[in-house]
Amino acid sequence: MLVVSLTGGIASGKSTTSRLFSGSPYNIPLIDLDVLAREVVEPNDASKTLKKLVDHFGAEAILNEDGTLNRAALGRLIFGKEQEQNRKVANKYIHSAVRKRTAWLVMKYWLTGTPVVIIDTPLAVEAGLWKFCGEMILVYCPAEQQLERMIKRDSDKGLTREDAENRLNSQLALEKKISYADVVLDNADNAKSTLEQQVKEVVERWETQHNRGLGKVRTLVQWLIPPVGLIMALYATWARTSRVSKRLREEKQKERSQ
Ligand SMILES: CC(C)(COP(=O)(O)OP(=O)(O)OC[C@H]1O[C@@H](n2cnc3c(N)ncnc32)[C@H](O)[C@@H]1O)[C@@H](O)C(=O)NCCC(=O)NCCS
Ligand SMILES: Nc1ncnc2c1ncn2[C@@H]1O[C@H](COP(=O)(O)OP(=O)(O)OP(=O)(O)O)[C@@H](O)[C@H]1O
Repeated sequence: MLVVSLTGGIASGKSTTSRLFSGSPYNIPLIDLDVLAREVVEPNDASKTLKKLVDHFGAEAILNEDGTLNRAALGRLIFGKEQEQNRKVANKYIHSAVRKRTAWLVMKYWLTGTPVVIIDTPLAVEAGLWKFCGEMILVYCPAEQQLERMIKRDSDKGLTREDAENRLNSQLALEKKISYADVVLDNADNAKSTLEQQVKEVVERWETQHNRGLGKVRTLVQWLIPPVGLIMALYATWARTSRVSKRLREEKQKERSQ
């Protein structure tokens, strides 16, 4: 099974892109980590993540009157350069619960013989998920466009330009994520067809590489003989990490020589 992480930055177009992959005609299964991050903070969730957050930040600071998480309040506490410590705490509790849920879902798709699954996550690089997937796709647009699109989308929910800048500054800049990616989808163009065409090309390549001829045999062997699948996954992880480290080293050298 090919596990793809689809990443980008806030409002760079991840959801728009993942809808293209998961909708007709491709219908590729999708695991959306923003959605899982919402599920794990529900009051009755077995992971008890909300309780851990309340123990740290205080009920008055982050809960609504009905005991649910006040997302805007937690957002104000964790987004922004000065809020790094708070963000680390929230990430620690929420990400560990999200990681477990993701692993179960990947396992479920693997058991049912799914050829490709996409994990939509804003923080694949920051949280290290890039190492454990077979391929990473980055949805890119310039930072100013991220800000504009975020404000246009969320200003009616009370998001100010300052809030938007704080959210943007809580993530690694998209330029810095390019070296980690196998594919960069350019989402600067406002025409939907430009993104659609790029998605089509990626899916066609997957079809050729993983669903035909030798690729199909490899996929079947990995599925039918789990130890072989595990060895191949470990090798792929090693190969990706080496490839990315090499790119990062080359970039550093280039920066130094400039
Ligand atoms: C702080 C919270 C409650 C704010 O909720 P809100 O509904 O306003 O935003 P939402 O969850 O829809 O997130 C919108 C976007 O913010 C960005 N974002 C969210 N959390 C983080 C974070 N910890 N660091 C950097 N960017 C983040 C992402 O690009 C995300 O797509 C929420 O974002 C949250 O629980 N964040 C911590 C968990 C997390 O890291 N989620 C990301 C996927 S695991
Ligand atoms: N190519 C595009 N042209 C114009 N608007 C776009 C384009 N791509 C995305 N948008 C709009 O920009 C906004 C952000 O896109 P989207 O929600 O897909 O981003 P995201 O990366 O999933 O954001 P978040 O990290 O906040 O979940 C949406 O309102 C979307 O409709």
